[in-house]
Amino acid sequence: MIEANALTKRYGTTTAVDGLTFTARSGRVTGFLGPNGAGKSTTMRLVLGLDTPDGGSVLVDGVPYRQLKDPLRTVGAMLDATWRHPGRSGRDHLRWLAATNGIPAGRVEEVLSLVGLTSVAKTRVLQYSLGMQQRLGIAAAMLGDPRVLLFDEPVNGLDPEGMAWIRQLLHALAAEGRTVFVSSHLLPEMAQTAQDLVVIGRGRLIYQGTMDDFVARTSAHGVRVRTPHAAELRSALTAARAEFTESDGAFVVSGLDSDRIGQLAFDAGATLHELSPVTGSLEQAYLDLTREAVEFPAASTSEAR
Ligand SMILES: Nc1ncnc2c1ncn2[C@@H]1O[C@H](COP(=O)(O)OP(=O)(O)OP(=O)(O)O)[C@@H](O)[C@H]1O
Repeated sequence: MIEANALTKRYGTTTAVDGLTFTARSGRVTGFLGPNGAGKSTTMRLVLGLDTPDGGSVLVDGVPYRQLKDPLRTVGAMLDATWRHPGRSGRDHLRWLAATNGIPAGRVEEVLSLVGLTSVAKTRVLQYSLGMQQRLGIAAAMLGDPRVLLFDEPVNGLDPEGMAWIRQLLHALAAEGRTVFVSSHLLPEMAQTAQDLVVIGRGRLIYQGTMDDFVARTSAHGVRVRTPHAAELRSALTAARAEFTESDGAFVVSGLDSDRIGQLAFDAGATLHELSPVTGSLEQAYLDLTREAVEFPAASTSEAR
């Protein structure tokens, strides 16, 4: 479990993380979302003791990172997949990490196999594709068999197979009871990966809860209905005090479920050609919520960044 409590970090006049309180639970994949500059990387560095907070605290399985007796066995992280010594082979890189952290060399072979790099373990990292580098980063994070894992943008630059592999791995790690905390800008991917969400803007918490509840907040919810008997359906919906909009010959009804709408239409003699739930997307819910919190709105993006 990761527990941040009123966590605050300032750089000069910028408050990168501003009184942030959230929990990432064990046994769950928690997505960490926010616009550019929202403070995600800073938060991850604070969790890992790579930066010192100006206020508040963050605990990993109940203990501040710097007080962990055996940090690599408690928390593993992949913050930047491309920093590794490019002249070393993947295996040598992991052996060096294991040796400097008191982890038996045999564990290196286990994590190489876990991430599917055994056959290229002797190849120099310089020759690894981005996807192989991401796998090596995950292998390094898994060396100490930690209960808590942090991944900053693990699917960046990966092809669909690579993304699917990471998604399945993160699910499997959470199913083993681990805490998996992961940031990504790719919302459709996040929608398939995370069960819980922490959303921040300008360093502050704007949402914490389940993915399902977050997506349910979006205005784009309802039931889409098409009928050749629009007048009958319109009066039935109005009589039932349903809220609805009409466009392109279809109704989108909110506040009533499909069963109830089907029954109303039947009773009113309106034949239905379509009755389908319209579910919101993570992208829509996210855009609705973060519109206010975007540090640099799209119109000024090019000069600002
Ligand atoms: N070492 C630093 N010195 C000064 N300012 C910093 C430093 N690190 C981060 N910041 C500032 O803190 C704010 C939060 O940055 P951070 O990198 O944590 O955001 P982020 O959500 O990870 O952004 P992105 O999605 O673009 O990676 C930004 O305004 C950034 O410019």
